[in-house]
Amino acid sequence: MRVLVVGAGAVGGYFGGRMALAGQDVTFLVREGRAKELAANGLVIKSPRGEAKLSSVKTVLTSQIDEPYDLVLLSCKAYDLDGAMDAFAPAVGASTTILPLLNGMCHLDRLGERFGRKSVLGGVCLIAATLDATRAIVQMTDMHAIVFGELDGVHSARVDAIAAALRAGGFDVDATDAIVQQMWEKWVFLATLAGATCLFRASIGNIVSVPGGEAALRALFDECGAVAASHGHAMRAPFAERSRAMLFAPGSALTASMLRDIENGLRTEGDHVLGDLLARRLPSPSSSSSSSPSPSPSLLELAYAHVKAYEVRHGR
Ligand SMILES: NC(=O)C1=CN([C@@H]2O[C@H](COP(=O)(O)OP(=O)(O)OC[C@H]3O[C@@H](n4cnc5c(N)ncnc54)[C@H](OP(=O)(O)O)[C@@H]3O)[C@@H](O)[C@H]2O)C=CC1
Ligand SMILES: CC(C)(CO)C(=O)C(=O)O
Repeated sequence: MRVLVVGAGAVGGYFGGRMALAGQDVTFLVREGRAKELAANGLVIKSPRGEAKLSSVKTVLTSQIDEPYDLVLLSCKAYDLDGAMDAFAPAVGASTTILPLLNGMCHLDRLGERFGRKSVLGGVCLIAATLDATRAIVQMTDMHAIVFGELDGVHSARVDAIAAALRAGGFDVDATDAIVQQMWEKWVFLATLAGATCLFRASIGNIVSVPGGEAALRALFDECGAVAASHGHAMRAPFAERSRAMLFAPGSALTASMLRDIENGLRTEGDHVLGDLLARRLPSPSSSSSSSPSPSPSLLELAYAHVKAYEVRHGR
């Protein structure tokens, strides 16, 4: 299977790198800067599961794509989606499958509009990874999994073939018939984690240690969960239990990558992770009444406004 990994950042570099190390036919679609870095230093993965270096990685620039690939593994940030779609469009043929690993949900519609809904699978990745100062990929915990499947939940031959190619990489792979539900669940978890750790500028452990901290986390989790439930994707009990255990854990150093982006002065995925969830909130019956006083902003509204104000201040 010819695989084009779009972006050799934390997610694409990790999963694509593991597959390439295992001998899979993997090419990274990169921009000039990353192409030069990879040519000079190779692709380096620093991980609790062992360090790895690929001295020679296959890379391609968009102008060099000359035929379709079987699988496009999409791992750009949400704010780069339009540019990334333009860049990998020449790699999409009649039988190409696109598997996005972005957080959030609205990229599915945008990919479907551009390439046809049938070309697009749903996917989430479970990993905590980043790039360090040397542009090596650093995996911060030993969790490394991809969960994916057909958007209509049907079990297909292409899912089996892709699962086999992914599994060769040695990370956990779950081919599921409920990927849309799983994407919503991860979204609720992440929006809570990102909204709260950004608002408080603190880890989960810090937040639950202060008066009102845990109550705020619980209220935000409930608010995000209510949006998912109103779209028919109420969080299932086992995921809700695991999420609560992580979100309310005393002493936990967990933060969202969005907080790390803010602390590093970078652009965030606030629109995609917080804004889009807010936009999907159904209006409450009382909100149409002009006589009622304007209500206080909800925690999700506050979290989103806060991230947007940061972006305005930093010109992001
Ligand atoms: N990091 C994590 O632990 C997790 C991340 N995610 C999600 O995965 C997605 C990717 O995140 P992450 O890997 O951390 O992000 P990174 O910023 O580390 O990587 C994104 C990569 O995409 C590349 N890219 C963007 N546009 C293009 C383009 N037009 N052509 C080629 N390459 C392009 C960037 O290239 P360049 O170097 O040129 O800028 C960059 O290397 C996000 O949606 C994130 O929320 C999900 C779970 C965990
Ligand atoms: C869920 C989590 C924490 C995994 O790294 C994440 O995706 C993020 O912080 O962006």
